[in-house]
Amino acid sequence: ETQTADPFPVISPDGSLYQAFGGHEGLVRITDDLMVNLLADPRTHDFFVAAKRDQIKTGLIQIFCHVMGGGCTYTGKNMTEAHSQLGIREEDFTALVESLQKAMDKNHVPFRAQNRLLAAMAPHHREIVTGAGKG
Ligand code: HEM
Repeated sequence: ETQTADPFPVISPDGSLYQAFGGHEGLVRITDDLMVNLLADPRTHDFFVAAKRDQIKTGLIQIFCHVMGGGCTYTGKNMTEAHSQLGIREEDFTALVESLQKAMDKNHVPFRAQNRLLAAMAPHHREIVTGAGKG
């Protein structure tokens, strides 16, 4: 059977990172808070106000759960398909990371665990940032 590279490799096969995030319930709270933050932030509001936010949250929960060893499968679009038409700039990406950090802080995710998730997302930067000033 042919197998292609997993775009989101599992970084915590024993699920310890998933536990540090509070499992499924923790991820639901974090992605809910993330979306509230993204709408409240004038830098990201316009991207998300008209988007299918429940679909994005479901996808984020699947991706985060998968990389953290929670045993989920991501069923959404790949990152290029999802973002290439949006003109996302470097500073938009930074703003989203800040909203995610606020949501993780609020939900008491340990700093080291936060950074492990952020590091797992970083390689996708190049598929997501296509707007002016991209690195
Ligand atoms: C590593 C960072 C990111 C991840 C993991 C991520 C993940 C996702 C996922 C899973 C979806 C849903 C795909 C689907 O519908 O199947 C999505 C859509 C979307 N994302 Fe992201 N995203 C990231 C960064 C960003 C950034 C920085 C922005 C803008 C500031 C952004 C804006 C959007 C928007 C507006 C949509 C909806 C597009 C549409 O409805 O056509 N994303 N993203």
